[in-house]
Amino acid sequence: MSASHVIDVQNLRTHFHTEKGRVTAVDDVSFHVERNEVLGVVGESGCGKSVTSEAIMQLLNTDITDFEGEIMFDGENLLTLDEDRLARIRGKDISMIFQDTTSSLNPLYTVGDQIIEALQTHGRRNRKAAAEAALKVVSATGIPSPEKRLREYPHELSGGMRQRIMIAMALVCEPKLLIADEPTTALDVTTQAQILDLIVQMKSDLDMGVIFITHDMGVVAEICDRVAVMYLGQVIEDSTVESLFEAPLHPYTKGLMQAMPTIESDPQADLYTIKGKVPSLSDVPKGCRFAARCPYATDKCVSEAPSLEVATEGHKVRCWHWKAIAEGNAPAHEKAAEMT
Ligand SMILES: Nc1ncnc2c1ncn2[C@@H]1O[C@H](COP(=O)(O)OP(=O)(O)OP(=O)(O)O)[C@@H](O)[C@H]1O
Repeated sequence: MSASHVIDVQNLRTHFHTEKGRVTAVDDVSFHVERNEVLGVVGESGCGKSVTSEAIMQLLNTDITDFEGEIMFDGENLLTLDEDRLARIRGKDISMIFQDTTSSLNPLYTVGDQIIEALQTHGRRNRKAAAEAALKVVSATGIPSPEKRLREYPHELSGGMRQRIMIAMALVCEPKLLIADEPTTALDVTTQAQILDLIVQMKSDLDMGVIFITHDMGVVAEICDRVAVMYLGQVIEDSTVESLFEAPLHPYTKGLMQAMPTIESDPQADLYTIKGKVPSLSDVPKGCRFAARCPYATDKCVSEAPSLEVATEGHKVRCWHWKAIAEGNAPAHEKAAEMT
């Protein structure tokens, strides 16, 4: 693990034991996050974004889940730590924010009391010092009248303010890693832009790594440095944002990009959608997992699973035909025309 890596996930597999047998929701996922870097994790619903973050936080029920691989954080493999050690890391060294603030904010306590409690749980600060730190972090979120907000209850705040308070709570212990799971999905565009700016600002102020989970390529373009695109439990493309937006290599990523509305889009026109459905986890195809929906798929794609290979420096892709597609020599296919 390089010294600049905040976290290194290596060959992570997450298996759930269900009534229908064992399902592998995350299958051989590797990535790392550096300090002062936002890694976007994107993909359709069910591709394993949240299970990956829950595995990092060790929030999954271990009676029905088992893991393979390593999640190295601060020299320790999070998959092997006991609950006491994990409880000390969660909320202090690794924090998480969600779309829904209700799971993070208790309606019965004032905002100030909750932030002070988060600090006191993880440190030995006395109440006065904790109150000062709470005011400092809430002020840093740019919320108007921070002293007043600290005396208020969550229901007295707007959705955007609650989101800022949740971020303040997540950051008050100055974590090394923040996991943000679709934190802006429910917000209007102006508030969304402010919250994204706040996360980027805090990332550099705290020299923190951020894993930003989203299905929105627009958000990726705005705040991420690198991006891991997931499909059915696997990373299928991993790249810097510049390289990904300049030349996406995987047909699935190309489809996600085409599904993004742009300023030039005709508002009356239907947006592009990727045809077909994601296969079920209980019936994972033996070849490429995207083959059934891919406009370029050949027999090889159906029978043999590609691995994640380095295409160019800093850009990896899991596709047999990425090169031919990039050079315009992809297998001629009726469906391919739909993606050009
Ligand atoms: N406890 C569980 N038992 C069995 N399967 C599970 C369990 N938790 C999650 N899964 C499955 O794991 C897969 C990945 O789920 P996950 O929540 O990570 O997807 P996601 O990419 O975060 O989707 P979304 O964008 O909708 O949140 C899904 O197929 C889901 O049904």
